[in-house]
Amino acid sequence: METLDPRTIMLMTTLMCGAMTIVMFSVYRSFRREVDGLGHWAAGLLLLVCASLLFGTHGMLPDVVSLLGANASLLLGIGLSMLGTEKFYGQKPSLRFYALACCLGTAGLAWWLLVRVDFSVRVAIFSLTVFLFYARQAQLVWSHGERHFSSLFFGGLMLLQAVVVVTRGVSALLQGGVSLVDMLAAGTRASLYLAAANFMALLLTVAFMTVATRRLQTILERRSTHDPLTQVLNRRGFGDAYAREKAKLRRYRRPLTLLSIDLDYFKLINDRHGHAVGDQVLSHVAFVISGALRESDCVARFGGEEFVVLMPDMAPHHALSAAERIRTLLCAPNGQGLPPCTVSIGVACQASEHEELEQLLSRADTALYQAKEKGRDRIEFDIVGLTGACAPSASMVS
Ligand SMILES: Nc1nc2c(ncn2[C@@H]2O[C@H](COP(=O)(O)OP(=O)(O)OP(=O)(O)O)[C@@H](O)[C@H]2O)c(=O)[nH]1
Repeated sequence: METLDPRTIMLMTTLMCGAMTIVMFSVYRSFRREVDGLGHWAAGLLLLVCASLLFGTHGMLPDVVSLLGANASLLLGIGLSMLGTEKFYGQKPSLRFYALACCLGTAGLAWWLLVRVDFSVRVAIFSLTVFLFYARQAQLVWSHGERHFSSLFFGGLMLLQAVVVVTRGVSALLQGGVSLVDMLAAGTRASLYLAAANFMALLLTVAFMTVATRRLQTILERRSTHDPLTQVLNRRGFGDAYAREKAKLRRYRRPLTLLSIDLDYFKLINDRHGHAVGDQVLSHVAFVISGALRESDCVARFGGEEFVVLMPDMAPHHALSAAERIRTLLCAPNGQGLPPCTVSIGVACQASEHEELEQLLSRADTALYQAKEKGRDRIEFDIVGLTGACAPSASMVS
């Protein structure tokens, strides 16, 4: 079998790493606010490209440039990816550990390359240093990664890479280089080894991209269904939640209640205290409403100062107590120096399984307008839901 020249493999790796670096930098530029750690990974990849280029000059330039420079670049690059993974999982980057490991590793490599030439000790130093970087990342995925294929793929590869490098490092120490492969030497075994090591570096980058993409997908999905100011559902998210609950209503015949909540004289709060304080009041209101309800209830902001709550499996009298709880909590002093506010609430029950969300909302709004008309800071119940339209499905209201 013809063997591949190590320089050809290096050239291919450099080109692929270069392409991945461009991809990673462009992802970083587009999503650096959403996903942490992309910049470190991109910079780390750039250092791997430098390392490949330097390895390619082996035999043409002095060893201190080609070998030491390449190995130092690799250490710095792999270490940067570790810092990136730490940032990705919301951890403080361990800069001191990174600096110490890179400095000691490079110093050791320089000593055993230039002063006491020993290939196996160099392999051991390099392998054990990068083992620490890989092992830290595998541990991060294990403790912070979500239960999803992308994390399994990324964490599994990191673990595999950590095992491979530590095995190489330990066997270098124990066997003194007898069975070690010099990746830059000619020959089938060396070529395969070199190709596998380079392929693994690329695969790890792809694996990180999969977890980053997954993170991005979660963030974008949340953005499309949540209100950015208050973090409760928006109209679209509420529509999805309602559809899920309606399906349960059809199946289990459980009552469904909706509250339409509107702040009273909110314009005055904005006018007197400014829009920023108005925003804080809205966030506070969303927080109080969410805290006053069960986990299964859904809270949404329908724009402006109007909130909507969906309460599955909730009989009308219980819904009224929940509404009263919300009204009382919002009147109470908030302890944050925010101006006091009151709310008017309209309550409506799902009349029948054939009723649509828009109709239910419209009935809750009618009750809300009655509450406004009767002087605000009060709760009104839409009686249609309990009488006329509700009669055929009255069993839903236990
Ligand atoms: N701070 C802030 N204000 C908002 C936002 N959206 C809407 N508003 C304000 O909410 C106010 C709503 O005023 P109105 O519709 O007259 O209602 P109101 O003053 O609460 O009066 P009633 O509902 O009749 O009790 C307006 O001043 C809007 O500018 C927002 O996202 N932030």
